[in-house]
Amino acid sequence: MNYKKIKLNLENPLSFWSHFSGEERFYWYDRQKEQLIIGAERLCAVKNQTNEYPYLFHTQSFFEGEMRAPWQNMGGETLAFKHYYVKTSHESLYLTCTEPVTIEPKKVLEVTHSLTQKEDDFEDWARLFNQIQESFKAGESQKIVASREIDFTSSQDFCIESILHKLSKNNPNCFIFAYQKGEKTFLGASPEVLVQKADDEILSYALAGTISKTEINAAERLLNDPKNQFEHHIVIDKIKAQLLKKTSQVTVEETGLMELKNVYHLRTLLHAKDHSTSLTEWGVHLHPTPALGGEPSDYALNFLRHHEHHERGLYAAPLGIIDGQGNGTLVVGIRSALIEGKTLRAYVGCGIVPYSDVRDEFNETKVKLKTILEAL
Ligand SMILES: C=C(O[C@H]1C=CC=C(C(=O)O)[C@@H]1O)C(=O)O
Repeated sequence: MNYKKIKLNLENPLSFWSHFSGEERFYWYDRQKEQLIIGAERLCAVKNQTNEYPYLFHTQSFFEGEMRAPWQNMGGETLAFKHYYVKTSHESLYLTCTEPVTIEPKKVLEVTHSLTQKEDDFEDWARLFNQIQESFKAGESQKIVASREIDFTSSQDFCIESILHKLSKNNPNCFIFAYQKGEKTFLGASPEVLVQKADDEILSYALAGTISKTEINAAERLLNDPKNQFEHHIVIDKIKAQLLKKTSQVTVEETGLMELKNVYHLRTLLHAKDHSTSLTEWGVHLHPTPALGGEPSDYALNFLRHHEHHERGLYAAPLGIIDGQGNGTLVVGIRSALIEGKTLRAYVGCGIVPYSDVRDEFNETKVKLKTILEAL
């Protein structure tokens, strides 16, 4: 496919997003690589990896199979687009395989939404938490990642441009993403790389174990906390085992801290060498790590399907960008929300292990929820 390359400098890159209002589109900002990519107007869904398109935007649902409401027809595809805007530290380009359009510069929008939260869900959380503890007592699992869906309404339609702008500003260590199809937009600021591929270099994050930065000596306490270390090591061990199924060249770095706006996480980087597995195949192979599902994985998935009342959809599932060489990054869609008009459903979860406390874990989800709330 032939894409024209046109130099385009936009002071506010979201002008490109705004131009394609109502169209299927995605937004991807990788601060580490200083790379912003916006794609608009679906060209096609791509089944097999190909170097025909400059970028592909990929989403995979959390569970295999059809998604229930409110997620029907939302994602689970690898997509090529007609128009792309690509901005890095050295270039700013408009790529298109059809007639170029004129992008009108728009001002940065900062809207403060007036919000109502639907209801307090602590009772539901406690019920789920107790069911998880029963599964531990029965010896059926070691860890399950429970999640909440929290509904908000706004007095006016949610302004996606403003939310993306604030997400980028507030979360320098995260990947900012959005995918809009029809009336729905899924967006968020994820700190967690499921898999990154640069030729034969494969990278995955074990990210699990959390403390609020408001706690005294938070960083030190997290590093030395047995409960958090336990839930973190389950994730390292599983990712390592999955990497070793594909390649014998795997290295595990020392565990350190990842600092975000409101929390610290325990993070361990895992590296592998491989050139025979594509990025999307890695996504399927590694998902869900016990940072999002649980251990054993099949038990946790089955448990979550039956006991969590909401559909996870794209929450906590692989999503990201693949370039023309098959390289790219898949993160997991956490610290995220699904927006439709005046309705916003935010998703947050946390790993539950035998020593977890029901209230502490609920509070942890509240701190994680701030990523979305502070962008509204
Ligand atoms: C499942 C989520 O976070 C995961 C990622 C980092 C730390 C986590 C934890 O400490 O529980 C979770 O495993 C979420 O934010 O919804």
